[in-house]
Amino acid sequence: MRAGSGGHSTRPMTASEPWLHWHDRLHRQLLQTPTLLPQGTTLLLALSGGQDSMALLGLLRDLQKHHHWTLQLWHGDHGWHPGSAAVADALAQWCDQQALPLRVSRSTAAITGSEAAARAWRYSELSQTAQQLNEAGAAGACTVLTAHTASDRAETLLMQLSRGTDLAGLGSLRQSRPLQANSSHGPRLVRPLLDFTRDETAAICQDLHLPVWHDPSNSDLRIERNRIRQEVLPVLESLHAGCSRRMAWLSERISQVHDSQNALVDLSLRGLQSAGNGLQRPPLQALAADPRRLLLQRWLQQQGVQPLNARQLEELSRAIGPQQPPGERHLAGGQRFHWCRNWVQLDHRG
Ligand SMILES: Nc1ncnc2c1ncn2[C@@H]1O[C@H](COP(=O)(O)OP(=O)(O)OP(=O)(O)O)[C@@H](O)[C@H]1O
Repeated sequence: MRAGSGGHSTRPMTASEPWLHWHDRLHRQLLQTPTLLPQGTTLLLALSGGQDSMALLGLLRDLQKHHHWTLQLWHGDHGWHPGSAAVADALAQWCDQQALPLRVSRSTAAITGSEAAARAWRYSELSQTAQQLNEAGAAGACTVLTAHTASDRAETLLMQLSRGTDLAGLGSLRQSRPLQANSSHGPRLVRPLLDFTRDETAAICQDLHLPVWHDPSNSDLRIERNRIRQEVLPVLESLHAGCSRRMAWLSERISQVHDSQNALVDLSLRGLQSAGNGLQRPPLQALAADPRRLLLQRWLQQQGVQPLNARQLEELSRAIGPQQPPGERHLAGGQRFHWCRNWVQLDHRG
């Protein structure tokens, strides 16, 4: 779909300020989920200079006054190739001309040598920047934004499927999560563009006349994601047009199923818990193997036990199941997991 189409608008268009259907689409989405990017807060956008984050910047810049956000931008120069400093400089110059506040952090290939190391560095820098903005009295708690799209989500789903994963893995790349995974402290990470495909972010950049800086590492076919993007998805799209978006929706539904499952498991666990830190064993024994394993896995996670692999979990679940004698196992983190006729318990070291 191109600019100008798109049916009824939630806001009238004025001569001085174009209101395209792209604005309308994101605006409507944000009105439907007002807790995602609350009005009056500070948004810290991770801006790579590529088409996805430039498209998100263009839309947020134009929607800013309707949602009363304060927009802050951050760019990480990974130091991966000789031109990366030039990209950072050009981006800084463009932001300056647009009166957009950009901060730049610079790294070297020694620190950000792999994809995973680069992501860890970016998230740590973003976390520190958000903290500095909060300390400097930023409006509302600062939320970090990345421009992941439906296309990224489809690629992630395919990679997870191929490597082997569970429900949590299939539903990954969520719309909102703590920036530092597994920590409820620190800023939230929000991905507002998960409903838009990469073709659409290219069209947004064109329609909003936004510059785009291409990252040469995106064409490096030694990187798994790039091969999925350039070799696998085009074949699937030619067989079943629109499959990337459908895969992204499926991933979203799986994440919702996973959240619902966790909520129901937590409810069941509350019914099984004793005054101490144990679980009643007879109701667990009466369950089929799958739900017993699910309850045990969640309970161990809540108790801070290091994740067990599928085989270890299966073995523990069978050991506390029907017709099995009392016993114990010593777990990797030093805890003792033990069970008698009526209880399953965990002793923490020291
Ligand atoms: N150098 C950078 N500076 C600032 N933000 C960046 C940079 N690189 C990526 N980002 C942010 O991360 C988003 C996703 O980029 P990309 O897909 O390259 O990351 P990734 O490493 O694959 O992350 P993930 O594995 O979480 O998908 C971008 O849209 C942008 O918001």
